[in-house]
Amino acid sequence: MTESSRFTEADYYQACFDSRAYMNNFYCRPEGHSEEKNYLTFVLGCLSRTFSTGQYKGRSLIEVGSGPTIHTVISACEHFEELVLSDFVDKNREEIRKWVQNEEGCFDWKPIIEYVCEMDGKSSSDVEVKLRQRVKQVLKCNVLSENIFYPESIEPAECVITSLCLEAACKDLQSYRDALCRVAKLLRPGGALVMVGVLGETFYCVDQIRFSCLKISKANVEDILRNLDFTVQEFNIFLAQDRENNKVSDFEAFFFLVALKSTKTI
Ligand SMILES: C[S@@+](CC[C@H](N)C(=O)[O-])C[C@H]1O[C@@H](n2cnc3c(N)ncnc32)[C@H](O)[C@@H]1O
Repeated sequence: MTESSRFTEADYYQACFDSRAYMNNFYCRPEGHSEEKNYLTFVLGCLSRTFSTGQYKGRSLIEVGSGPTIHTVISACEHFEELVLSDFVDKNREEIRKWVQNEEGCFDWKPIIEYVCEMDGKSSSDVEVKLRQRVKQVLKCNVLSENIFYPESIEPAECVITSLCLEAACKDLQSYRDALCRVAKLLRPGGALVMVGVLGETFYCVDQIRFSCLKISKANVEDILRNLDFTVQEFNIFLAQDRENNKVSDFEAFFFLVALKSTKTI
């Protein structure tokens, strides 16, 4: 069997991804997983700085591959009237729906929301209410399909976010390129792509279950975005610390980028 045929793809996620364990492991506190040493504070800080400029705003924001999480849209939510979240896995979308409807037993995002609101200088209770009101849809998506949201189709948005999804979903660079091209099509000309990803990672674990990751480099991502006619506004890197003691994943670095789609794109 080749390496790529063992890559854990969408059906494996549907069968084996434990949404609760994922949130408990990685999103219980603002520092994130203890073995990933402050990755989450890096990402939340980047999101806060990006959206607090007020530069990125509009009618709608789409997130592709949200998992069961909402942390990426906390700082963004006041700048967009409508948020559309999405994921391939039914249980992930169900967790988001439960949180949006404030159902008993939903995951507690308060520690993360409070941390972000402290940075943003906002009231966490107001932001929580706004966030719940503005998540209008939680759609099934598959970044490996030509139409990501089939059978739904949605209007292009002013902002698209994707976090840690493409390298988890795509077994090789060509499929990553194709998926990023589909994500780019969800943006209006001039819209902003906000991406969180990992560099040099081949796996990560949720409890004892191991998931594959496509090993990519900064140059790979920059090259694909250039070919898609994006202008990278910022590309921030968070290098792995204490990598040899990390049993949860083998990432070399996390990245956070903002890139603008060309206004000339049809
Ligand atoms: C590492 S999690 C990232 C979740 C979340 N965005 C975050 O930042 O924590 C990877 C996500 O990719 C989703 N995924 C895997 N294959 C996919 C596919 N083909 N299309 C859409 N999502 C997929 C999984 O269901 C999972 O929620």
